[in-house]
Formats: sequence, structure tokens, C-alpha cells
Amino acid sequence: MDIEQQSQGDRDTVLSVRDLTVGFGGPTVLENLDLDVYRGEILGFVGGSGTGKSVLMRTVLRLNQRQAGTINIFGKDFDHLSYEERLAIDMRIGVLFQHGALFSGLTVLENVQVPMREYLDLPKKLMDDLARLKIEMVGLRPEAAERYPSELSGGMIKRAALARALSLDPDLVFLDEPTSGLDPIGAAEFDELIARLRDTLGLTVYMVTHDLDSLHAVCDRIAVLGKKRVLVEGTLDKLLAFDDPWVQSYFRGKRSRAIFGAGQNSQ
Ligand SMILES: Nc1ncnc2c1ncn2[C@@H]1O[C@H](COP(=O)(O)OP(=O)(O)OP(=O)(O)O)[C@@H](O)[C@H]1O
Repeated sequence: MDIEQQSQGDRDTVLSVRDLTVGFGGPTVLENLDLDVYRGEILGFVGGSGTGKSVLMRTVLRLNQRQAGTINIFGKDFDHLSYEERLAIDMRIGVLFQHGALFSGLTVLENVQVPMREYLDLPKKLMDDLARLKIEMVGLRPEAAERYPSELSGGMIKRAALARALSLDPDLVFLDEPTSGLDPIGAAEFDELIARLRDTLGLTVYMVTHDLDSLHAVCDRIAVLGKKRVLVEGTLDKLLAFDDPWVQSYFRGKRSRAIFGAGQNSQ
């Protein structure tokens, strides 16, 4: 069945992972992991350091091998993709890697154009116009287009990297710790930007984050990675009530108290 037309309740599933097992020769990192991502949501993905959040993201992006399991994305089974289907899927996905990962020798404009050059054959003028539009969309001033990454603040680098992730008008974006390294005001502004882009562009957002403020402010649903699988997923309220030591210390620890205070008192 075409997963894109399949729905759970009234929700379309854009990414569906079943029984996923990934290892690198030693003990497995992920085992029998299941996960669904629904169209139009902002999913926050959390887990202790080294639990496999990046491995999962890289596996879904086909940058890692898997030992077992199925992955459906936009209704297509990874195991039965033609070259053209792979390309079509890649074009519908945008990725913001941790630390931005911009090319230091390219200006912001040229960085944003990298996916366009890779996948499309467009006249230079059109690429320039499109890239400037993306740069404006992420809240950078027009003159930022001509700057090199070394000339940008941390917040500007994140925005430029987001503009590059949006280069091909993706349906699904993966953000790996998008607010790490930003001060609280910059992080809150970035969260607002992500929520606004989701609302205006209808994006689906998969966001790996350690940022409790982001989880609280913009995530519709949160998935917790633990014991090599998705231990629990759901709303913040559901997670606050979940009986697991790591989940409890993460969502009910000192740092989280100020953010989730109201929710904690209601438990
Ligand atoms: N290519 C690889 N080869 C061997 N082991 C790997 C490889 N990639 C990841 N690992 C291992 O998989 C485990 C999970 O790593 P991963 O980077 O996914 O963790 P993470 O949850 O993203 O952590 P953090 O929050 O610290 O970024 C680690 O033990 C790591 O050493």
C-alpha cells in the first residue's frame, strides 16, 4: 500500500520505520526499532549521548547500512527503489547537519545553491533568485548572501544551513541539534522560525535535539531513544508520566523543572 495515502487516524505517515536493526560489527546500536513520522508535524527526537540518534538519522538518509528492518519514506520501500525513485526521494528531503556543515570556501548564496547544482539544471539567474528567496525566508539580510561562513555568527550559520536544507523545497527536513551552540534568545528565535516555516510551507520536521526549550516550545510529539529502540513517543504530558529512570530524570530533572514546571505539578 502507498504509505503516503495510508493514515493512522487522520494522519498521513511520511516516514515509517519497522524492526530496524543497525550495528557496525560489534554490539548492535539499534535493535527492532519502530518509528512513524506524520505529515506536517514537528517531531522532537531525544536520547542520551551515544544512544544512536545520529545513526538512526543517517540510516534513514541511506548513509548507513542496516542489518534488518524496513524503511518506507513517502510511500516507497527503501528495498525496492529504482535510481530515479532514489533521486526523487532525495530531492524531497532537506538536512541540516549538526554545526551547520557549510562549505567554507563558498559564499552563503553558493552554499544554498549546492543542492540545486547537484539535482537541477537551472539557469544561473534563476538559481540566484531562488537562493536569495531562501536566504530571505530564513530571516537573513540580503547582504548575507555574499558572505563566507567564517564571516557569520553562529545563529547566521544555522540560518544559512537551514536555507540550504530548504533549497529544493523539501517536504521533510531533518535537523540535527539545530539550536546547539546558540544563546537562549537565538535558540528561541530559531525555534520560532522552524515553527513558522512548518506552518507556511507545510513542512514535516524531524528534529534531533537536547534543547528542552525547543521540545516544549515547538515539538508536537517527542520520541525517546533508549535500549536501542524508541522507548516511548507521544506528547510531553505522556512522557512526563512515563515510568523510566532516564525519561524521568531527563524530563523531571532540575534543568527541566523551570520549563515543564506546570506539567510537573499536574502529575
Ligand atoms: N560508522 C560507525 N562505525 C562504528 N560505530 C559507529 C559508527 N557510527 C556510530 N557508531 C557508534 O554508534 C553509537 C551511537 O552513535 P550516535 O552518534 O548515533 O549517538 P548519538 O545518540 O547521536 O549521540 P550524541 O547525542 O552524543 O550525538 C556510538 O557508540 C557510536 O560510536
